[in-house]
Amino acid sequence: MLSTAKLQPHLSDHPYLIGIVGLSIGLLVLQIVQYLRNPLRHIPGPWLARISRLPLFVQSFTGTRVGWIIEQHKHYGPVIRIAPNKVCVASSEGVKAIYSNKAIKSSAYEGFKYHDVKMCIGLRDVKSAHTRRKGLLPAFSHQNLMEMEPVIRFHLERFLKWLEKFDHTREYVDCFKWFRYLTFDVVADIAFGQQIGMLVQEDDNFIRHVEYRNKRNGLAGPFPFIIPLLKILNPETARNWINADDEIAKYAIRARDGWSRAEKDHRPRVDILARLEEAAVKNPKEALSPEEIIAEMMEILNAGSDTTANTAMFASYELATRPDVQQKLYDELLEAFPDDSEPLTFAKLSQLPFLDGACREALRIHAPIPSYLERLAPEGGLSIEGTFIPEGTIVGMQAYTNHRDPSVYPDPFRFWPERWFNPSAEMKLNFLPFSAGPRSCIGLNLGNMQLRIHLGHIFRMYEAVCAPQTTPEAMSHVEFFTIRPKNGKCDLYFRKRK
Ligand code: HEM
Repeated sequence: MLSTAKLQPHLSDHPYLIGIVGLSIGLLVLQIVQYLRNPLRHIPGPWLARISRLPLFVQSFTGTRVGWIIEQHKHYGPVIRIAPNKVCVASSEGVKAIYSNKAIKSSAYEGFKYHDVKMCIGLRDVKSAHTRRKGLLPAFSHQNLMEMEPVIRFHLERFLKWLEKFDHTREYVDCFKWFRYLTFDVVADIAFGQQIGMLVQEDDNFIRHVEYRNKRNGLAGPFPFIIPLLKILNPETARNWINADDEIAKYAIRARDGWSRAEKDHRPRVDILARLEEAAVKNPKEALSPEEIIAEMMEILNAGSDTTANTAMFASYELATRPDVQQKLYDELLEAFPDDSEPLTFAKLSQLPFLDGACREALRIHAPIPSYLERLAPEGGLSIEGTFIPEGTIVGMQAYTNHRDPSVYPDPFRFWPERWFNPSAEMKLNFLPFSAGPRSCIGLNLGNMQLRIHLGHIFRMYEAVCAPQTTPEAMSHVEFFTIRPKNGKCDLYFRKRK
């Protein structure tokens, strides 16, 4: 006869269950203790984000972080918590306080390296970044930039030939693709004097590696667990992300070998690599090492191309959707360059207020790096908008938010170049497309110069019209550190002016 006692379920028969329940209770208690002891508990934010990084992770992974952060500011105010250990600020007070010369970058920047050699952007502490920037900055001097103008013009001529061809065949131009071809060709030539010829071969292999790398750095920086997870869930993507550096480095290594040969032939060079190599010979103590030069070449290719391309694309899109604004730009260009055989020099283009305003409006409304740039609160902490942010807290701002503050930029969604004719101090302070402070963009002048040369030439010669499929929805942003249009394209028609 069966004993009934044996049929009674007993907890001691399920040690695993006891373990799981115990562990869950332990984790919950730990979470509650952490929550209560968190020095940031006085800073508001969505409850789940205050106890877990999950909401920020989901938003980052789906490219929707920027809009989500804006929504949280609307609910919780100018200083909010977007993760248990991360604070985001939406206030002009934050600009100088957060991006000061005391600010150290957070560990999210660890991934910006090639093998073990950090790129400038990945150097977290102020001192080593300062030394590296000192080595790099001479290559971006005004005189050097002026010598690069013919290089920019050379590739732009190729781009303009394509516009002419598309005009003849009445085809739309996908500006997302073609501006990238243009700026990658320009930046590769400027960076290391090499023609990668995307405008010739229409080859986006290289761009794909840059995209993999951007995604990896944007996501795996703040969420390092993502690569091991991808290796299990999507090994091909994991492989692409991991191999991207080596693929990009091939170009830089080849260029550096090429430089050594060119130097032997005494051929003149105006590119950044040549300047860095010359500095290494003149002043070996302060110069970058060969490995650092390779890492910087990779960084410049990456940081300088996508950003400039997207700004030129969004500027063209805004102008195409606003014929009255485009007409004003054309009138200005026509007055400055009445004879279409006259070269459109940067010296003259840089003096045109409407063109300048159009470039700034594109950078304001469509900042290519719009979101949370992480720093650590310095010794003694920060006090912003009456909220104390303790020392060591990860804190940052979104250019996107400040750029849409109606008290600084009235009618903030309007593409309105004239607003920059006489900008207020507040407008200048809150204009953050290149970030702010000692770690702001090193290529600012080069980016600005390219935008004015590209857009000046294109809009002097062509009238841009939107394709029906290029809707505001299709052009809304997705963000993985840099932005791109939601539909991954921007079809415009360019009609040659008579
Ligand atoms: C429209 C064009 C550009 C925009 C909007 C832009 C934007 C930015 C921003 C927002 C940062 C700060 C990133 C951070 O703190 O995480 C940055 C850094 C940087 N950018 Fe640019 N950039 C542009 C063009 C360029 C160009 C043309 C180059 C070089 C050829 C360049 C090279 C760099 C480098 C090396 C850094 C790192 C500086 C540091 O960490 O100290 N950028 N850029």
